[in-house]
Amino acid sequence: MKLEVSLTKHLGDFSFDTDFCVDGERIGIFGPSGSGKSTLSNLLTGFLTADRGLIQLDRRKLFDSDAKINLSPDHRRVAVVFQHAHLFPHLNVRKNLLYGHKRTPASQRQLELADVTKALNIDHLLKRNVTQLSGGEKQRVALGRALLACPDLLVLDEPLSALDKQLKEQIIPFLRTTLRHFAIPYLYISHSLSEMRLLTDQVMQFADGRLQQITNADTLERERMAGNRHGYLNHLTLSDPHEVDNLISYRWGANELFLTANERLQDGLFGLSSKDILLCKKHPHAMSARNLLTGTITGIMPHKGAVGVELNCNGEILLAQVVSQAVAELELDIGKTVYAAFKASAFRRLT
Ligand SMILES: Nc1ncnc2c1ncn2[C@@H]1O[C@H](COP(=O)(O)OP(=O)(O)OP(=O)(O)O)[C@@H](O)[C@H]1O
Repeated sequence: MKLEVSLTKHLGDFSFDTDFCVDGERIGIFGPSGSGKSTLSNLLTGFLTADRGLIQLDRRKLFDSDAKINLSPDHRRVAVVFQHAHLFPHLNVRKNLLYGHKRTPASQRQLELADVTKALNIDHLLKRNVTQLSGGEKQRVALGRALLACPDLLVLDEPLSALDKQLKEQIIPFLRTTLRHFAIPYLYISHSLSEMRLLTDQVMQFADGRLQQITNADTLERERMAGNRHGYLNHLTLSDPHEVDNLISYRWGANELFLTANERLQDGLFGLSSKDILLCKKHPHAMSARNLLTGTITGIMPHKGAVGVELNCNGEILLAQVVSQAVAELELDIGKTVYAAFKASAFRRLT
């Protein structure tokens, strides 16, 4: 998807003034409260009309003030999922799901009801009244309804922020696989970098109604490592699990890692905090931590009191975090070899 935006909009004291062109399928919109994220979403969907400018989605002009083009929301083929599901309370789940689908010309309907209900695990809810759904179920129905409209662009405007942590952790893997599966390009608006890291490839960062930079969520999270009490979460794709002495052995590239056995035996993406990694200058011959990797230092990044130390462990990248005194005491430097130790219990399954 190629999205070209050049817009000006004044709303009271706030002015939104942005010019960008992005190419990609999974794009994040990030920025503090009041920076203009929802304004952008509303301008794209057509709920709000810009004072002047242009919105072009692939070859279609959705808005062009010079050419006097301003497609109505119904004709833009941009679907949106909000923080609250906004389902039609008088319709059951099935009718809610099919609402946009029925209004989409048959030639543009690439998805069928069964594909979507299966992917989102909501087929058992079809006859239910939407008032009898949990928060997570409502959001999945809202997403299903948006997907079934087969939009050219899906805008997800903080779709998980009303859900509790446990529900978010259940829904994120669903979202990841479903959105990939249906290959519908999307803009994902959120305050959460951890959601962004799992759901986007590039991120547009906004402040005061202006685009600051186009970057990615991983870079932003590294920059915020020192201020985050959980540190930076390394994402490790682990495979080939099997039980070894009450632990589970996983393959991480060319490395073998051990995780506590309360995990299910399944490949997946796991999180390991930079704060849970202990760096040693010499081989610690006896220790309780079950994981010890040799790493070559590839980066040293001071961030307000904390120092990120990037290691290459047999081709896999790991970011550890130490206090600045440790850099001098351990003589950490680019190219040096260190040992990284971490517990089998330090991992959290992400997908
Ligand atoms: N109709 C309006 N009239 C005047 N000001 C408005 C109007 N709508 C939005 N604003 C202002 O525009 C600014 C941007 O709002 P917007 O909702 O786009 O921010 P946001 O980045 O989505 O914030 P949040 O993360 O809190 O949802 C805010 O300062 C808001 O108060």
